[in-house]
Amino acid sequence: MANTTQAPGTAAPVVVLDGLTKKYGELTALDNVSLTISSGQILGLIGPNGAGKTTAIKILVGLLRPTSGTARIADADCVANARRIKHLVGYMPDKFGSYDNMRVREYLDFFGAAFAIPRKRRRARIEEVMEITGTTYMRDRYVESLSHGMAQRIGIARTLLHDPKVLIFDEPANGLDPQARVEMRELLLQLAASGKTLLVTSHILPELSRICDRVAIIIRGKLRAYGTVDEIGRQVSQRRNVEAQLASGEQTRAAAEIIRRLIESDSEVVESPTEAAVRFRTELRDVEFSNILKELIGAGIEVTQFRELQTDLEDAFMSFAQPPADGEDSPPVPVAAGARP
Ligand SMILES: Nc1ncnc2c1ncn2[C@@H]1O[C@H](COP(=O)(O)OP(=O)(O)OP(=O)(O)O)[C@@H](O)[C@H]1O
Repeated sequence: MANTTQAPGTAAPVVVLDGLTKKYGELTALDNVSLTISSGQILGLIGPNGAGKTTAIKILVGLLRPTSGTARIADADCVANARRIKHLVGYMPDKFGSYDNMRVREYLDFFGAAFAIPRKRRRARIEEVMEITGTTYMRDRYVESLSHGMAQRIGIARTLLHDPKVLIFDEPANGLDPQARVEMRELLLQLAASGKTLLVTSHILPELSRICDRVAIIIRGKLRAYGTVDEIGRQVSQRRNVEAQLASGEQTRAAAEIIRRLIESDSEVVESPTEAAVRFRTELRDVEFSNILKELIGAGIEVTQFRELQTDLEDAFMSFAQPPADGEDSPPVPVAAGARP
C-alpha cells in the first residue's frame, strides 16, 4: 500500500498514485511511482524531456492503462471508472489543436456542449469561466488569432467549464514570456484558493515550482524527490553553502587558505578575487562557523559579510538530472517521507 495515511489536521488526498508503472515494450516510462495530492494543493511534476510526466498524466485522465499499480482521483479508479474521471478532471494537454474560424465564445460553447451542459446553463457558465481566467475581453476574438499566452488562458477556461475537482495542466507555462508566466502563476494560485486540486508539469524549473505546495521530481520514469521546495533543497545538500565577503579581492587567497585548513578536506573552496569573495560548502555547525570567522579576523582579513546562501532549487534539480555514469543506476537521493522512490 502507498503511504497515503492522512495525518491529523491535513486535507484528504484527492489524487493517489500507488506503484504506478508503465512500460512501452522494453522501455519503462514510469517506474513504481507513488505520490498523493491533497485537496486544494498544487503539485508540480517536474522532469526533463522524456521523464514520464505526460505518461503519468495520461494514465490519470484515463487515456492510458498502466502496466501495473493504480491511479485514483477522489473515489474513482482511473482505469475502471474512466467515465467518472472525465467529470472529476479538467485536463489541458501541452498541445491543443487549432480551431479555425471559431470565436472564443463559440469555442467554449463547443466544449460546454461536449460536456452536455444544458444550453441555458452553458451561457452563464461560459461567462463565469471567462471571468475567472480574465479572458472576457477576448470573447469575440478568433481562437487562431490569439497569442500563446491568451490561448493558454482559454485552454484553462475550457477545463473549468464542467467545474471539475482536479485540474491537470501539462506544461502550462511553456513558451510564455515572463509577464505571462507571472499571470499564469497568479491564476493557478487563484484556482487552488477556490478549492481546486492542481497537478502541473514542467520540464524546466520555472517560477511555477515556487507556488507549488509539493514538488515531485521525476527522472527517467523514477520519482527522485518529493516534498516541499525547502525539503528538496535540504535533501540535495546536507552541506551548507557559505560565503565570506571581503573588503578587498587581494585577501581572497589568504582567506581561502585559512578556510581550507578549518573545514572538511574534501570540501571545495572557491576563491573569487573579482568579487572579493570566498565560497565553500560545509557540514560544520554554527559554533564552528564563528571559529572560522574569528580566525579570519585574527589573521587581519577584513570580512564585511559572512553568510549562508540558500540552496537553489535549480541546483537540486540539476544534480538529480545528471545522467548516471556508465553501468550505474540513477544517483541515490533520499526522498521525503510519504513518497517511495
Ligand atoms: N506511445 C509511446 N510508445 C513508445 N514510447 C513512448 C510512448 N509515449 C511515450 N514514450 C516514451 O516514454 C518516455 C516518457 O515519455 P513522456 O512523454 O511521458 O515524457 P515527458 O516527461 O512528458 O516528456 P516531455 O517533457 O518531452 O513531454 C519517453 O522516453 C518517450 O519516448
